[in-house]
Amino acid sequence: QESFDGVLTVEAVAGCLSNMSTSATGNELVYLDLFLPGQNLTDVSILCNYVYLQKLDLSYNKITDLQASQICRHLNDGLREGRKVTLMFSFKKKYSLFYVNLSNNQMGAMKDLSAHQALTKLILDYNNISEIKGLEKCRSLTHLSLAHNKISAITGLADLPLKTVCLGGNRIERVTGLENLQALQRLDLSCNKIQSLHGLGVHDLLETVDLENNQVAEVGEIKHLDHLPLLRVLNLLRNPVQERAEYWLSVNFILQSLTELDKKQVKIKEKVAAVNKYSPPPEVIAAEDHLTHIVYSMMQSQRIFDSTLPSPDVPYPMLVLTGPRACGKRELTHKICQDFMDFFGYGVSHTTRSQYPGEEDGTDYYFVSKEKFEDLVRQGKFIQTIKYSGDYYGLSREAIESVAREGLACCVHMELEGVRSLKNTYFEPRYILLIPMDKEQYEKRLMRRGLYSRSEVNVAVARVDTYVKMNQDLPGYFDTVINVGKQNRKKLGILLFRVFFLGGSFACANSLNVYRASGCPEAAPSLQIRSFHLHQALTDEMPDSTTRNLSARVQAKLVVHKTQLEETSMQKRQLMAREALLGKTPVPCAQLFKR
Ligand SMILES: Nc1ncnc2c1ncn2[C@@H]1O[C@H](COP(=O)(O)OP(=O)(O)OP(=O)(O)O)[C@@H](O)[C@H]1O
Repeated sequence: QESFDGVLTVEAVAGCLSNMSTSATGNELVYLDLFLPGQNLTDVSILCNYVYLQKLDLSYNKITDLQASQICRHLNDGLREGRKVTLMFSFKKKYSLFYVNLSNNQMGAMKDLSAHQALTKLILDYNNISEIKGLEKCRSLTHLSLAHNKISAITGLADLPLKTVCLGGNRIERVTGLENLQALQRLDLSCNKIQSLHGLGVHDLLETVDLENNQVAEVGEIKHLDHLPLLRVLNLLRNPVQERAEYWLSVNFILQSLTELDKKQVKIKEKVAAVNKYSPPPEVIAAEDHLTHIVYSMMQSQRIFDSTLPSPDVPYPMLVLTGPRACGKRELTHKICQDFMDFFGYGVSHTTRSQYPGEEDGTDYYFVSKEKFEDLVRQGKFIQTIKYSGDYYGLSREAIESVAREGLACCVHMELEGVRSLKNTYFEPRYILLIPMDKEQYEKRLMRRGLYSRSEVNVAVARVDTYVKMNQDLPGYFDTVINVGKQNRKKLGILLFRVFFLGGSFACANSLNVYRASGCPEAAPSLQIRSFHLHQALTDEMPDSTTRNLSARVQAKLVVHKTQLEETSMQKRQLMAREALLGKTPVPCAQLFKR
């Protein structure tokens, strides 16, 4: 190749043409390619005559004016990576150039490209351009690359149909000027000075964002991207935010559909870990809670539980009243234990919340400090714990065992999270859901108590729906569902007693007689209760709920494994019970059970 003195000549072109083939019309044999990179070219206007050229490499020249490049009509986009190509073609007065690569030249300013309405791909990397302009009428432009120029603000893109924008290696500080690019899919803003991702959240089709080597420092900035439904690839390498603790997990939590972060594939395990860390599903919280208490309790010296066997075949009887706070379950629990004291004992939970006026330590709760509570957890004292409204609540093993020792069924009240955790244990209580379906009344009741802040009231009211949904989604999860309207309260205790002892597999043989003897009237038919065991089809405005406990029991059997200690405890007590039936004297360890 010879030196062209900046002006491209017919002879020079003739010497560099290659790839002979038929023309687009199929009538002639023509050259399709011309490669002239790095020739110090400044004037390439002669190329207007080469109407059949499809590939033209004019990168690494000294072209200063974008308009000097002409139009290539039948261009094949056959450019391989790393190969710099500039393509031109003249089609009378109306240009139909659709691919231009003028990278690595010396252009300082962009000119008006209105005439290039067919232009789809424009590559102007490594020039001296400081302002994006002249593209307004390029209504076909889908790919624009202006990497490594001197651009400090994104302008002049209006509402072009751009799918790919590369502005890496410029001086951009803020992500503005992209708002109207509705078709944007890939955005490269690497090697700029960007601190905030504000302005990126409006591109519904955005799939890839490269922000390597910028100044993003806060994890919170990632939230600007969390509404992008298609975002899959994000590069934040060499940003200060990478130094933040748990950066990887938190970004993966905020952007859960990412498949690649910082040029590394995101693993399924990492996604699960991120969700479990920042927003664990209730089942995970319950499983962790259960695991914690099992592990801590195993670290303590072991003893046989009174609750493991009142009789050889059936589980220890427990009644759990659940529902949103202040729905009346606590009063009802107390009432049941008072009215039927020969059958039920109150399982007193521990709490870290402060004592309300009128509450008694050891009767309503064991009121303890947070430190004491944590200490008890470490001592393996609890069956289950929850954090609710900033305070901890926990039902201790001893709370149940002390009732079991008296030969009574344990009656407790708790929030849904407590139920979830308890379901992981070997206990098989009856779960009664008390639900205030009249939210207005319920809200008034909460307000009347004067104990709760506005936000606590809102949380409590919102939880009514959580309970209703749970009951609908998992039929049988609660054994009985009761709408705690005002009119029901007085009789609920009686009714629950009936449900519990009539329907329970652990029912006393004479419980019905005991109940009748106590003079309790029949439950009013208006009481809104559903119980599989009672087979009562009473009217109820509750959403349909099945109270069949069967599937829940079968499921519970499948998932809950008794610990070795629980198994041993049960076996020993079974043995003792059988021996007692045969009239044998109890073995010494029977002294452990205070009857
Ligand atoms: N061990 C426990 N596990 C789970 N939840 C519990 C436990 N003990 C108590 N709770 C529940 O925590 C919630 C808050 O209890 P707290 O006594 O502070 O509230 P309250 O406003 O007096 O409501 P309530 O009248 O329902 O008891 C209640 O719904 C209560 O049933």
